[in-house]
Formats: sequence, C-alpha cells, structure tokens
Amino acid sequence: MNRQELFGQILKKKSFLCVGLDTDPGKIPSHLLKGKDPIFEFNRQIIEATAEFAVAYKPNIAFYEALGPKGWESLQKTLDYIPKDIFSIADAKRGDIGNTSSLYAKAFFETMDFDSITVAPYMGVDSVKPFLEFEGKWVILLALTSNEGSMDFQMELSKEGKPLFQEVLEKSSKWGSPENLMYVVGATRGEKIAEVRRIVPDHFFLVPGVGAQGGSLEDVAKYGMNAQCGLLVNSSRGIIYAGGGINFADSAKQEASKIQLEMEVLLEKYLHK
Ligand SMILES: O=c1ccn([C@@H]2O[C@H](COP(=O)(O)O)[C@@H](O)[C@H]2O)c(=O)[nH]1
Repeated sequence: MNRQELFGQILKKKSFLCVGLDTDPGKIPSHLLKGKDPIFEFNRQIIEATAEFAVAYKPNIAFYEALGPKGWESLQKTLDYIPKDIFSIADAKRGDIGNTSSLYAKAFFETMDFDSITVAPYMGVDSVKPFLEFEGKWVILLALTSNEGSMDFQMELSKEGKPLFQEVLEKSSKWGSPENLMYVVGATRGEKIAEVRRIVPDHFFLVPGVGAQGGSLEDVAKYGMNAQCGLLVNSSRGIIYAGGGINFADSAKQEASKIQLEMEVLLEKYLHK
C-alpha cells in the first residue's frame, strides 16, 4: 500500500486508528480456549468487529513467537484475514548486520506478506537499508519511543546539544523517503511530537501509547498531524481487552468506534488542508 492509498483509507474511514493485536493466551476469554486455534479465533473476531474503524492492524510479533510454531501459524492466519485495504504492521523491532537484516526482511515481506515492519535504528544504515529495498514495503523506524527507558539513550544530548533521537531522524530520513519510511513516536511524549514533526514534516508516524499507557490522542493530533494526516495511532490492550467473556468482540467494537469518533473530530480540527 502506498502513502496516497493509506491517506485515502484515512479519509474514507475518518480514522487513523491502528488496532494492536497483542494477543495473550492468558487474557483471551476462556470459551475460546477449547477451540483448535484460540489466538486466531480471538483475532478473527476482533478484526471482524473493528475493521470498519481501523486503517491498520499491528500484531506484536513477541506474542506469537513466544508460542513457537503454533504461534507463527496463528500469525500467518491472522495476516491472511486482515482485509487487503487495511495496512499491516509486523511489530518485530528487528535490525542486524546487512545479510541478516535481508533475511528478516524476506521473512516478513515475502514469506509473510506484511506491508511494514518496525526496525531498530541503532546498528545504522547497513542494518536498515536491506528492509528499504523491498518495493512497496515500509520500514517503521524507532525514533522516540513511549516507554520510560526512552530517556536513557534517545534523549541523551550530544556535544552539540542535540538529543540522540534527533540525530536518528536527521540521518535516517536520508536513507529512505516519506514513501517507504515511517517513524515510531510515542503518544506519551506530548510536545516532543512537535519537535519530531519539525524534523520530518512529511513522514507518517506510528504512535503507540494511547489507551493503556495514558498518552493523549488530542496532543498527538495537535502536535503531529500533517497535510496527509501522517499518523497511525495504535491502541492494543485498550481495544482488544476492552471487555472479557462472550461479548469481548462487541466491547472491542464499541471502544474502536469511540476512538474513531474522536479521530473524526481531530481530523476536522487539525488536518492541514
Ligand atoms: O515505543 C513503543 C513502541 C512500540 N510499542 C508497542 O505498541 C503496543 C502498545 O500496546 P498498548 O497495549 O496499547 O499499550 C505494544 O505492542 C508495544 O510493544 C510501544 O508501546 N511503545
């Protein structure tokens, strides 16, 4: 999916919601556990319930690989079930020396057919470039993450007084373009999102940290939205575990619908027309 098509979906659905499929066997309703593939069945019902409000789905790969071969199978079935006009994100946070990165890219872009993958930038250009060589696919590079520990390195100042996240943005934005490179920017970072936007005005941001982590959706839109929206705001636990029991998918639908309505208002308010 290209940038224009993604923006088209955002306009059509009046939403920039990404639903995170962080599916934990310990948290899914017990009535599903008797089935052949409870993880896939949970995801299938979540996708069915939320697809009208979502422009992206983001399975976090940790939740699947922790289960071994069965988990990879559930992941593949989930990916196949995501409608083709909805952007798919493998939240895998990969990156290694060049030949290894090439195989990570092949795994997620060819063996599986994800639209995008999250990548860690700290091994530098030769660890990221192999992912960018896949036509029509996207790299989503960690820039300013939502967790407390982002203060440890990402905010550290260089001798010139520049935070490391700024160095990452300035350098890496030359490796790709707004057509194949996005950045992870945490919703918990408030006004810092505006700084990131100044450095990379045209790139899309994947923004985790609303919902369970407490980031403000209004701030994300206020500081981060650009002329093509430029935002995919993720909520995982806040949507998929909005309710338990037999009606879990209805609860997820209600939560996704509530967020979509907020997003509709924010698009009206902040989309630079
Ligand atoms: O900076 C980051 C990068 C990735 N994540 C991931 O996003 C989701 C957030 O889940 P919630 O349940 O909505 O908090 C999860 O998969 C994280 O691994 C992040 O939170 N922050």
